[in-house]
Amino acid sequence: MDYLTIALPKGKLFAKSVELLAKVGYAADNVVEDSRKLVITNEETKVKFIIVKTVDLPTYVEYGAADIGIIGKDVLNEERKDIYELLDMGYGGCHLMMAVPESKVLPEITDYAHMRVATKYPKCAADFFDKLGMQMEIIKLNGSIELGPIVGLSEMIVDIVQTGRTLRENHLKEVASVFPSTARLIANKVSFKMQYDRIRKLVEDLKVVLKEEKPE
Ligand SMILES: Nc1ncnc2c1ncn2[C@@H]1O[C@H](COP(=O)(O)OP(=O)(O)OP(=O)(O)O)[C@@H](O)[C@H]1O
Ligand SMILES: O=P(O)(O)OC[C@H]1O[C@H](OP(=O)(O)OP(=O)(O)O)[C@H](O)[C@@H]1O
Repeated sequence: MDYLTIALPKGKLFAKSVELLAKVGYAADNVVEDSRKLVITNEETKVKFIIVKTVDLPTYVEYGAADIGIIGKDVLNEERKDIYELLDMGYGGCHLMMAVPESKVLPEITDYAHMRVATKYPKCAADFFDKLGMQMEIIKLNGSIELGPIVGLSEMIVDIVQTGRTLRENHLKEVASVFPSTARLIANKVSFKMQYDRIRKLVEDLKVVLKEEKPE
């Protein structure tokens, strides 16, 4: 049997992903997020795990360096790689939204036209404003996006919100939702064909486990 290489993202989706894969027979006991070891092989199950930076994960899968991976829909929407999206895993729920300082809320979204937007998601933000016919200046940042309006770098942000705590603590208010996001199982297109039975079974087993966790 060929090895199945699974890419796992460092960060918020890591722990739950490892837990679920273990439940469907892909135990990754020695897979730890901060390991210096970049490839962890399980000879028994013929699985290799690679642990990668969140935004790079779709690239590994697109090029077949990993056969499958787990990643947020937000990252898929921004990175736009040529991969298959196989399953909505349900966890890692959050949404991409537009927020402005509480003191600067305007009556209509289009009133913000021509302003500066700080974001880690420049393509998604550009699409969102294009659809509204708004021309904006998009400023790409890699983190702490909420700082943008506080220090006068931008008038607004397009960023992920989950509990809303970061927005509240920085006196920002959501004025529009861009899209919701959850973790997705993705596959390399060639790997999906070459390892069809194995990947299909993994998807079906994950569906069962996810359903047991969250009965309708
Ligand atoms: N506050 C949040 N709560 C729940 N899920 C989130 C939250 N923020 C982001 N996510 C989801 O989890 C994924 C991983 O988030 P994480 O913060 O670990 O990645 P990252 O932003 O690339 O990390 P880093 O801050 O190291 O660059 C995101 O792509 C998104 O789908
Ligand atoms: O609504 P909340 O529950 O407060 O979560 C939202 C925060 O989580 C993410 O940041 P992250 O922790 O990834 O840090 P970052 O700013 O470095 O991206 C996101 O960019 C928000 O800042």
